[in-house]
Amino acid sequence: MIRLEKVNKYFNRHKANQIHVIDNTSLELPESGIVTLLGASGSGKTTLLNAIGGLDRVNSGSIFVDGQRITRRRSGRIDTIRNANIGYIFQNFNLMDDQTVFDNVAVALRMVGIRNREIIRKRVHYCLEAVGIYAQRNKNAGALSGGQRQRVAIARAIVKNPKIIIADEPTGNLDSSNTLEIMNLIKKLSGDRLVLLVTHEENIAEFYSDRIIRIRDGRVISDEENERNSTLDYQLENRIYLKDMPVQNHMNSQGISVDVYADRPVQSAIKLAVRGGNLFIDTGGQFSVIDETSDMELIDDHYSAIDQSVFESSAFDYSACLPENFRARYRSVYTPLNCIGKGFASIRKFRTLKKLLLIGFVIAAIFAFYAVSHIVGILDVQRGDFMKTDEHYVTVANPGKSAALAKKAAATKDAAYVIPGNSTVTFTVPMNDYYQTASLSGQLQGSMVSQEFLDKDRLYAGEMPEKSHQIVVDKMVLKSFFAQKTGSAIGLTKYRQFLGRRVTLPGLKAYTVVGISDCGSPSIFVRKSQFTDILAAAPSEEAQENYDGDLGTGYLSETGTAEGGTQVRNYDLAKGSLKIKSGHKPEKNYEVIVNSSHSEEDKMKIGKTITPKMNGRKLTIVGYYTSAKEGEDTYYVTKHTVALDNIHKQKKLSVYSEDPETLVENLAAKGLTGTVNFNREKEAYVKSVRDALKTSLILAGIILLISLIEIYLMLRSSFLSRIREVGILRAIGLKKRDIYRKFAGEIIAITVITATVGIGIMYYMMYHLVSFSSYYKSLYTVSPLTAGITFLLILVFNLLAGLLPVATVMRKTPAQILARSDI
Ligand SMILES: Nc1ncnc2c1ncn2[C@@H]1O[C@H](COP(=O)(O)OP(=O)(O)OP(=O)(O)O)[C@@H](O)[C@H]1O
Repeated sequence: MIRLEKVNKYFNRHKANQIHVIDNTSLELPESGIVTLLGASGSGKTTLLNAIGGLDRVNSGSIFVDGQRITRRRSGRIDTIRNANIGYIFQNFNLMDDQTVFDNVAVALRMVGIRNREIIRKRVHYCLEAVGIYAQRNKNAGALSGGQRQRVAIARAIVKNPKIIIADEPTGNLDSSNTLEIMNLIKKLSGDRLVLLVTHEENIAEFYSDRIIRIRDGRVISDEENERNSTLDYQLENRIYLKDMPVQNHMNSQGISVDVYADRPVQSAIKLAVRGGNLFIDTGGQFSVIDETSDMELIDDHYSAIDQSVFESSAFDYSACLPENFRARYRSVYTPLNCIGKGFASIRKFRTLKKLLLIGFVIAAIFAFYAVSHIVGILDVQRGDFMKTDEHYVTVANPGKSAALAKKAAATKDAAYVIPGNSTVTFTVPMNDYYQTASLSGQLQGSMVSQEFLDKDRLYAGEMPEKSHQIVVDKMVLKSFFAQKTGSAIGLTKYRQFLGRRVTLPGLKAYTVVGISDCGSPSIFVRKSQFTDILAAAPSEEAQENYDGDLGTGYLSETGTAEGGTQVRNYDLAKGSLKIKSGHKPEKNYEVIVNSSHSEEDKMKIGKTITPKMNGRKLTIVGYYTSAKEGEDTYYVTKHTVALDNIHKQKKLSVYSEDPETLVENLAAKGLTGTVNFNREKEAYVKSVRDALKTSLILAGIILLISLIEIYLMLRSSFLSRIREVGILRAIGLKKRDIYRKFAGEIIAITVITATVGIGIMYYMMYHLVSFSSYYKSLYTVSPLTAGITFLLILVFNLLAGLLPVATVMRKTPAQILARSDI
């Protein structure tokens, strides 16, 4: 059954404290009976037993169990062989203290592939009954006495009907009466299988063993069949044999009879009193009462040695409840799926303190989600975060504000048209829908684009503009409008609500939004012919900064009132309400007509030049008008004059092109430097957030690291306290992969519970934060995706952090793990 060939094992090999703990040992052990390894403490019995049982490795030699070699093999293979053949009984029981007696035994059946609950129940019950512990089956193993626990351990060893039982000092931690009962049980088992026993109690060995192998300093010094003693001289400390006591006395007084037995004379004055039928005893010192609950027993007889009849009673019926043709083969106790279910179950059993520790995981998840949403938020640059102008624009510097340069740029290949400035225009959105909101207005800011470049396919809602003063606004523009929240006063919060809405510019007829586009740029599509008037009425912010002329001229504030000076406007806009009184309408550049009320002034005669300047040039009066509007004092010039002045107000030009990159090349060929707006704006944005990004990334990274370290430390410390459990499971045959699955299941369960709560809390808070401000929105991404990323991150880390300590322990043999946890 078991064969050893020249087995050697050392501890601390090649070191000063080397121990040759198995010294060239060869043995052949039979199929049945008790074979006892006997030797002094430290002689190497346990080590030899562990080597035979596959719990420890040897340095050389071979060990065969049931014909299969268990040395120099992968641990998984060794586990398979020992699971199928060997049941273990340990000196310190090695039970799972927090599991029931039943579960402690049932696990051994599950490991050899029995899944049928009914069979498991029957078989476990049978074994528990056989070892006399059935009544305690639902108690936790930790709640039992030593003798009871060893019975459970024996039941666990025998329940799978192994061919070999290995018992390492099974009675070492038991009192004498339990020792006998357990040994009798073991003796019973050895009838049809091999029991390999380690003990240092010579009398026990000689009474029960069929063969005794004596060991000294790792070497077999004798190996003999045992002529079994027919009796065991084993005094039981808890029994007092009255007839063997040297002093015996009998007294009878007042109807009370007292028998005194003593193994030596004592000085003791005992008083007995009887009152009202009750007996009172004063011993004047120590005494022990013997009743049905005490361990001590008084036996009214002589001591006689125990004889062999104690274990000649019935043997186990191993076939009871075993499935027919059953062959023990290792099966995983944990499948990838049920390990998670078991993980949840084991969390439920956590003590309150340990459950409280889970709050730490929740907090870690909160921080982790914050960090991830921040990192994703910063790294994920959205077009809306940085785009200020339509993506087709190329900016060309025009420091000289030269109209010739504008012309040159417009004439470049691939250029569609040129507008001065950065193309940004701001319309006013009146909110006079209600009486109460009549004084309110919002601002619609976007990049002005010619309608001829509006692609019908990009129309999100409404229709293509057909008439003058109809415009199409892009969703991105409306999004910014909504972010200002001004529209909410009149419930203007949805894209489509803009259809049909009027927007205004000072001094110009109102525009109607007829369509909403979705072209990924913050564009406002207007007729190209209206560019000049729009730019004059609503110059981009830069115009105000760059204009070095008289701001009063041609510039109108948002409210439409002239800011100092006199308004200069395009004659075409007003010609319907004007009448030329004398002279002629403006026809050439810088020609101007003024109200006829000025006709008498010397400085305002026809042919005189006047300020304000347009495009840096004084204007020449060519006529007088009368106006339908009373008191009107606007100066009217040609549209082209206004256009020139528009150029004069800006140090840059926006050139529209369907292929901006190529346009830049073409401009370069003409000696003009252009930059693609999209690229420039993106770069500027990325640069502006880069500094914030660095600190944020470091901060987020630190937060993430701290939370992950916390998780690691918690998992590690909780694992350290469970090394013993791992040692036990490995020792009774659970394979490494099952240990991993067991812990992975718990870690997944912990992660699911804590990360869901933590991420949920933070998701809720941050969701409200980002919907509160678009600034936070660009910094944090709160989405199911980031939640998912965070969860996966935590899960992966938890698994790594949690399984790392498992892996370090798993490199050791079961015997090494047990030795470590015993310390
Ligand atoms: N993991 C170990 N590392 C180093 N030395 C060890 C280790 N385990 C056991 N030893 C030493 O090896 C020798 C044999 O130990 P072992 O436990 O096999 O003896 P034993 O005969 O079973 O003793 P006992 O009856 O006290 O249990 C002892 O000197 C012990 O100190």
